[in-house]
Amino acid sequence: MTLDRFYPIFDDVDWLHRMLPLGVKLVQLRIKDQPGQIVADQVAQARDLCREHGTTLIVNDYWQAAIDTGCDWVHLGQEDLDDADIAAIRRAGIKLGISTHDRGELDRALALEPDYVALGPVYPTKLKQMKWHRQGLEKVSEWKGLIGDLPLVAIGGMSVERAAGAFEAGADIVSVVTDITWNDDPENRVRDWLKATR
Ligand SMILES: Cc1ncc(COP(=O)(O)OP(=O)(O)O)c(N)n1
Ligand SMILES: Cc1ncsc1CCOP(=O)(O)O
Ligand SMILES: [Mg+2]
Repeated sequence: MTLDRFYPIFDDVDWLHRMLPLGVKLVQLRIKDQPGQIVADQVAQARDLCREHGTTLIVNDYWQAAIDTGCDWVHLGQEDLDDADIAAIRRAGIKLGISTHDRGELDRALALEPDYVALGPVYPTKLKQMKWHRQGLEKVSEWKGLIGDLPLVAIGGMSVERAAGAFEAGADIVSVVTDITWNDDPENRVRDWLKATR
C-alpha cells in the first residue's frame, strides 16, 4: 500500500465532489462541530465517492463512524487517542495515522504501530491555535530518521511552493488545508498541487 504524496484535507463532502474528479487520490474528511447524524451521512457519502474515484479516504476523529461505515483509514490526534478504542479500530481492519508534535508523542504513537505518522505544524498554520508555532524542516528530517520506512506526513502552513522542501527534508506525504480552501480558485490550486507532487 503506497499513499499518494498529496494529502488535502476538507471539512465537508461537498469539497470532495469538487476535488476528486481533478485527480486527488488521498483525502481526509475533517468534520468539526456537527451533530452525529450529519457526521455519519457525510462519512458514508465520502466513502462512496472515494470508492468511485479510486481515492483513499481518511476519516479524522470519528473512528466509530469509520468503523460503522466500513471505511479503511482514520486519523487521530493525541487527545483523540485518550478516548479511542484502538483495539476496536484494529479489529475492524482500519489503518491508523497519528499526529505528533514532540518526542513523547512520537513514542506514544509508535507504540500503537501506526500506518503513518504526521508531524506539524511544519510552518505556522492559520487554521487553528496550536501549542507549537513552527516545527521547521529540520524536525521533518529528524522525524524521518526516527521512523524509518513508516510514511511521514508533513502538515501545517504547507503550500505548493513549500512542498518540494518538505519532501527533500524527508516527508513522504504533504498534507494541506487553507492553501487550497482559502484560495480564490481552489480547483486551480489543486491542479497546481497535483503537478507539483506527481
Ligand atoms: C494529516 C493530519 N495531521 C494532523 C492532524 C491533526 O489532528 P489532531 O491533532 O487530532 O487535530 P484535529 O485535526 O482533529 O483538529 C490531522 N487532522 N491530519
Ligand atoms: C490540523 C493541523 N494539524 C497540524 S497543523 C494543522 C493545520 C493544517 O492546516 P494548514 O494547511 O491550513 O496550515
Ligand atoms: Mg483530532
